[in-house]
Amino acid sequence: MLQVQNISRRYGSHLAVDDVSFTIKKGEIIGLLGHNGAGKTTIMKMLSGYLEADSGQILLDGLDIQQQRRLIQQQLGYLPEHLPLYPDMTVLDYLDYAASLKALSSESRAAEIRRVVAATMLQDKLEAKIETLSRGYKQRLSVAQAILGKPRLLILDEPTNGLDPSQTLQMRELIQQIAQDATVILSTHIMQEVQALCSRVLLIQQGRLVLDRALDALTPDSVLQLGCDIPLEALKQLLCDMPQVLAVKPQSEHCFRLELAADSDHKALCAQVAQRLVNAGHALYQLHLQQQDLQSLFSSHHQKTEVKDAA
Ligand SMILES: Nc1ncnc2c1ncn2[C@@H]1O[C@H](COP(=O)(O)OP(=O)(O)OP(=O)(O)O)[C@@H](O)[C@H]1O
Repeated sequence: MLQVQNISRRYGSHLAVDDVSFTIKKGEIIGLLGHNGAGKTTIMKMLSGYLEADSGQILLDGLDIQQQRRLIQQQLGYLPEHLPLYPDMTVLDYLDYAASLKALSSESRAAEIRRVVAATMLQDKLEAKIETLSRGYKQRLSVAQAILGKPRLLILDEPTNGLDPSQTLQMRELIQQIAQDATVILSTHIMQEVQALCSRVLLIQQGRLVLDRALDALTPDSVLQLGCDIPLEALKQLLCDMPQVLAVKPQSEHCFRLELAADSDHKALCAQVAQRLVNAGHALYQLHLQQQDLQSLFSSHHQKTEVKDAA
């Protein structure tokens, strides 16, 4: 289990991470999300022991990362956004070197390297120099070093960066397998990745944790696109006693956008709106229910926070 308690970090006068706390259990895959510059990398560097927190505490299975840094680093896998790979080394030499950093015993080392090579499908490139590898293969090698030694904590920054679609699917399966015995933190801008893998998301904004929520608890708001020959004010009047309709906005002539509350029965609401318009004698020529995806959900959360901050 990973326990993060009130960690903060400054770069000079800039507060990059501001009093962040969360707990992750074994077997969980957590999505660490946020816009560019939000503070995700700084958090991941602190979790991996490569950067000290100015304040707060990080515990992995009860061990304090500041006090047991070496020991914890041997039990964690970290895939940074840009892993410095030594161009002159072969794939095999590099993995052997990475295994030595993780203090794998000479007996277990060969078997463990074989395991990660098979898992990342690097068999054909073992003797190739790293400088000759394509971007996708370099990414596979970076992932291979991260999963060496079956880490208890795996921190992955954009793990499918540079991979082709079939490799992306294999990488997702691999992450799921690893998560059976480990805690996994995944930072990505790809929302399909979050939806496919994560059970929970942490959203970081300006260094602060603004959302910590199970994915299935995130019921997105919906939008109803409406085409009808009714003036805006008359439409608002017609729907004014429906509290589940949060806003009515004009899109273009005779085209409106109705924002529906997340906790309402959207299909029933859609039928009710149609019924009212027809009963009032209006011609209804478009009705389209749009479920917001995770991306727009986070954007709307971002906007709501900005509005709150400005108030
Ligand atoms: N070494 C550094 N020195 C000074 N400021 C830094 C340093 N590293 C990061 N920052 C600043 O700290 C803030 C958080 O940066 P961080 O890299 O953690 O964000 P991020 O969420 O990972 O962004 P991205 O998605 O773009 O990778 C940013 O404002 C960034 O400019």
